[in-house]
Amino acid sequence: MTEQNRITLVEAVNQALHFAMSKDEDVVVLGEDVAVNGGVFRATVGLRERFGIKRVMDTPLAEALIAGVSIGMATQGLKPVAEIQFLGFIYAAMEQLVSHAARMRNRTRGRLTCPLVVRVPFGGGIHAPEHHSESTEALFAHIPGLRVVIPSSPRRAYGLLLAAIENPDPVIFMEPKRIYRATKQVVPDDGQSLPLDTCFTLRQGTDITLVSWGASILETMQAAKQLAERDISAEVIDVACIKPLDIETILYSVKKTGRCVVIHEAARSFGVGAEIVSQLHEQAFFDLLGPVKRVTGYDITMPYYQMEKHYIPTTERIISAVEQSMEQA
Ligand SMILES: Cc1ncc(C[n+]2csc(CCOP(=O)(O)OP(=O)(O)O)c2C)c(N)n1
Repeated sequence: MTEQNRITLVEAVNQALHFAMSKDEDVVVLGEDVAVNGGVFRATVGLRERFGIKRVMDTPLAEALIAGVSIGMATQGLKPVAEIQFLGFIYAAMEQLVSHAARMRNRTRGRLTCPLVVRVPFGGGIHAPEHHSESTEALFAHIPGLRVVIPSSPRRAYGLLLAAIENPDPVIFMEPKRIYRATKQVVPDDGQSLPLDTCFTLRQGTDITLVSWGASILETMQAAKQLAERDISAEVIDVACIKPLDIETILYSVKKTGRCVVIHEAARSFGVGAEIVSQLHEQAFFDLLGPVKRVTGYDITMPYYQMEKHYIPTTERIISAVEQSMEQA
C-alpha cells in the first residue's frame, strides 16, 4: 500500500462526489464557491471541470436559497448535494429544511420525496471564529424526517456519503473539519456504500463502552489505547448515523461491559448524548454497574481559538471519566 493510495477524509468526500456524479447524471452539486474554487475546504475540487456548469453550480451567498432550490430540484427528480460552508451559517436554511425538506414525504402522502443531501463542515479545533466551529447535530436529529450522518474516517466518509446520495430522504451530512486531514486510509473507489442505520464498533473491549462520533473519535480512540496499557479494556463505538440511532449496537455493548461514557464535542445539555444516556437507562438499567457518564463541550457559545482547547473534550477528560466509572462498582 503506497502513500499515494491513501486519502484524507475530505479527499474521500471528493472521491464519493466524483463517483456519484459519474454514475448518476441526476446528481448535481451546488453551494457557495463549490464550482470555480472547488469549495472552501476543497471537497468539490475537479467536479465543475469534469461535469460542467449545469451540474456543478456556484450560488449566491444565501443559505435559504441553497436549501430552497435544492428542495425544488429534489422533488422534481434530481439528487442535489448542497454544501453549506460552515454549520453556523445554516440557520437561514432551517425554515426550508425543517418546514419543507423534512416533511415533504409526509405532506404529500409519499407522492414526493426529497432526496437531498446537505453537506456541512462543523466542529471546532481549526482556530476559526465561533459560528464556524459549533456542533449542533442535535437540532437536526430532533426533526422527524431528517437523517443525520457524521463520518469520522475517510472510508466511512466515502461509503456513508454514497449512501446518503442514494437515499430518497433528506440527509444532513456533517463533516468534522478538525479531522478533514488528520488521518489517511486506503479508500477503494468501488462505489460501495455503507448502511445508514448502524453504529460502527471500532474497538472491542470488555470493561467499559465509549460511545462517540465525529472528531471526538480521535481522542476517544487515544483514550482507549492508553486505558489498554493500564489493563482497562474499552470498547469504542462510533455512532456515525446519529438519526435514526442504532441503539441496539450500543445496548449490546453496554449490557456486556456494564459501564458507559458518552463523548461529544457539542454543548452538554439537551443533546444527542443525553438521548443515548436516556435510552440506556430505559433499556439497560439493570445491566449497568453505575450511571452512564458524559464528557462533552460546555453550555456556552463556542469560545474563540485561544480557549477552544479547553472546550473540546480531551483524552485526559475521557480517561478521568472512565476512572470515575470504574470506581463506581
Ligand atoms: C451567511 C454566511 N455564509 C457564508 C459565509 C462564509 N463566507 C465568508 S467570506 C465568503 C465569500 C464572500 O464573497 P464576496 O461577498 O464576493 O466577498 P469577497 O470576500 O470575495 O470580496 C463566504 C461565503 C459567511 N461569512 N456568512
